[in-house]
Amino acid sequence: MASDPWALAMDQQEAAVESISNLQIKEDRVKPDTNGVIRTNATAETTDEKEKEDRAAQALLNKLIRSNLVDNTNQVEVLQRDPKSPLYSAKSFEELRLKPQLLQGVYAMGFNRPSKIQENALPMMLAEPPQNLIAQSQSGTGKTAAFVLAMLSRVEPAERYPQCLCLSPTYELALQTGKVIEQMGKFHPELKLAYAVRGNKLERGRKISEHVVIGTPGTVLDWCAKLKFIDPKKIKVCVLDEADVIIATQGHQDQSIRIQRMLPRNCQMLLFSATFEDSVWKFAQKVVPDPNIIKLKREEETLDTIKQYYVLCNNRDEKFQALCNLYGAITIAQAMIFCQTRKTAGWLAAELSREGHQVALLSGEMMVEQRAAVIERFREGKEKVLVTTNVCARGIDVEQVSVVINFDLPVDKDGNPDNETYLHRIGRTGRFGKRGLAVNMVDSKHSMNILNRIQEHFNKKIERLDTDDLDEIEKIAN
Ligand SMILES: Nc1ncnc2c1ncn2[C@@H]1O[C@H](COP(=O)(O)OP(=O)(O)OP(=O)(O)O)[C@@H](O)[C@H]1O
Repeated sequence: MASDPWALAMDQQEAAVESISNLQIKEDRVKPDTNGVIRTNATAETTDEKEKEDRAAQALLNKLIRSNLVDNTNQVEVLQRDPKSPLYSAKSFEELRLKPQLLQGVYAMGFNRPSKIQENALPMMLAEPPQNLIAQSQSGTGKTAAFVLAMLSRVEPAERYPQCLCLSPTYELALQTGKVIEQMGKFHPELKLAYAVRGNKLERGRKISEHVVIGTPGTVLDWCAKLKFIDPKKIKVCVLDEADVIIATQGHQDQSIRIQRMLPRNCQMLLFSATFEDSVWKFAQKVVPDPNIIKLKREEETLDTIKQYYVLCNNRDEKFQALCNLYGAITIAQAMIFCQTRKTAGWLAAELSREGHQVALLSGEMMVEQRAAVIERFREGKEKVLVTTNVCARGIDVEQVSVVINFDLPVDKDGNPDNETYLHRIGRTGRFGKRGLAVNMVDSKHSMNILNRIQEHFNKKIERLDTDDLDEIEKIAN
């Protein structure tokens, strides 16, 4: 049961094991593959903490599982450095007068028109003389594509030295951005990219000729200052990507500031972040002088379009039986099932597969890449049920899932209802708001109390469902 001390202890243990195993993995993986590419987490810096692990892992998972632009109906807020200059919003990529090879790259990626954030950010980033920018919008709204276009627009391919720098919080995230650079620069074959990540050892005294360098702050700083592979004075554009994740890693903030100090005064500084808490803002002001600022508020999730039910049970086995009855009565295309502990999740996944379901289990001991692979398979529909713990699934958007089952209700570490998590698991933003079904399993007075508090918090009724009554279950599917 979710509130049992042992269950909470399991969860805490899961969180701890997760961070420990991540640290071990990182140290083991500092070796190049057959192509000389280093498949390691470049943040093998030993100081990594749990929080950063979580944020970096979430950022990566979200990137990997997303196939489309995130729709957002909010208005973009723009604060211009010079409020008198006209605000220009680009409704098409043609208007931006991109190099033809880049425009070809954009269309080859299937982009028809700029996203909301790109509409305003691109004209500012491509303006002459270059302008600095701080931009914040939730993951998936097109920030990466925007700054990659800005960097590639400024590269002079004939000049064989680094002209653009991109700082990323981890090797894995750098690699993802690198892929976008390669895709977008596909019709510019002379354009070259280097990864400044720990373990990517170059001979001393060498100068690199690649036009764009993408890497983690520590290694980029070494390449600029100590090893002098890069001449920072020749950098024209410097991007700080996922700034909120960067500053969650000890040392990265100072390293980024030191890098910025080595760049020419007129180097264009671009900073992107999914969130904009005070610490990010303070950091942004230190590294981005005279900025334009663009913000796009996260689209709020709502419970308005979700049918919410609860099922009364006496124990775990009855909850499982209720779940089977549900599956027996209605067609569930894909469901996500949340458990409080890894132990319950493992047990449930095993029981469900015994019943013949195609089940995927997302578990805390998995490496981030393994978790990404599980989610990707689920997203592609290869498995129909995803069983997971809250620690594992925190921050992951799998919006297309129409049925969510809380096998255990979400509670915080003090055993109180975790309303935010409830909303995030079940709620939908406008675009996916058409249909949704949430079923909560209640197995004690305590969990009934949690459910009641969740109802009160959202002021939304959660109906009781009798899973022994087939007719009643069938009704909820309509
Ligand atoms: N103008 C566009 N039209 C269609 N799709 C786009 C456009 N811009 C970006 N995309 C796609 O939308 C998805 C999200 O874009 P992108 O990765 O640039 O967002 P992001 O804000 O950088 O997200 P994150 O913070 O997770 O990195 C990607 O699959 C990308 O290819």
